[in-house]
Amino acid sequence: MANAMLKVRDLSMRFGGLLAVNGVALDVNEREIISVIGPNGAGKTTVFNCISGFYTPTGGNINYKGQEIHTLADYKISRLGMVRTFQHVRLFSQMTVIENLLVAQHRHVNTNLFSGLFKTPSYRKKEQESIDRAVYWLKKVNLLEFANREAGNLAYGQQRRLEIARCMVTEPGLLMLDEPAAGLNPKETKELDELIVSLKEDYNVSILLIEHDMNLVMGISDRIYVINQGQPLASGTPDQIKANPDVIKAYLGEV
Ligand SMILES: Nc1ncnc2c1ncn2[C@@H]1O[C@H](COP(=O)(O)OP(=O)(O)OP(=O)(O)O)[C@@H](O)[C@H]1O
Repeated sequence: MANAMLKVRDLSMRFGGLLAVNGVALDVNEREIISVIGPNGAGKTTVFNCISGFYTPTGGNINYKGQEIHTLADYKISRLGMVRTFQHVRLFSQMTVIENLLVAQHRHVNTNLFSGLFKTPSYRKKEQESIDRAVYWLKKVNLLEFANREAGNLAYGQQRRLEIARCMVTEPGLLMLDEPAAGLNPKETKELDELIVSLKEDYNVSILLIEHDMNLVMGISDRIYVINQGQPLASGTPDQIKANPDVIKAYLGEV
């Protein structure tokens, strides 16, 4: 699609002799939930790492909102409005829940040393806005009552929700979630499902998702890309993917 928000073309990533990603292409449009699925070791996380600037791809092209980003560092990409979570929770576990959300906004809130030292009115206003945003998102992910608890002491499912809140306080355009349902119980997975759909519908965020929970993927995705052994295997709506013989074969080969 010509005006896609994120356009990935002919992406490849080589680790020494291993071509982990080979010729992957994908588009994410405004307000879309896109999933990347594939058997274990297919290259999904590597694709994520390339898109989010964690790795510099060895080939191909990544364009976000009209800007080439495949050579940019991860922090520059997140400033453009593309933020991610990781397969394993990466919070500041010694900080409180709300501190995690305030720190996340720091690099996005435009203040300088002078205004910080002298706590100018504009600095105070921005600080207050950061707190308001943090409280808003804590409410939204049902963690307000834990605001002053150390993040590392939260239950696992709560930590995963805090990670999403930490992304959302930066007001992203595209949120990338790497296996957000891993380790969640069915109730937490359902809450996650509703949260992700709400992020799209109520906050106009596009979501790029890697997930093994097929119920979740099939239930919330607008479109799905399937990768197998680093290469694109299929793409389409959930119904098209469910009925695709190549996809069924790739998954059957896994079990
Ligand atoms: N930093 C790295 N150095 C060398 N090889 C790597 C590196 N990262 C990933 N790989 C290899 O690339 C291949 C793809 O791995 P990747 O983690 O992207 O797959 P995945 O689809 O995300 O798997 P899973 O579903 O199990 O998380 C694997 O063979 C993996 O061992």
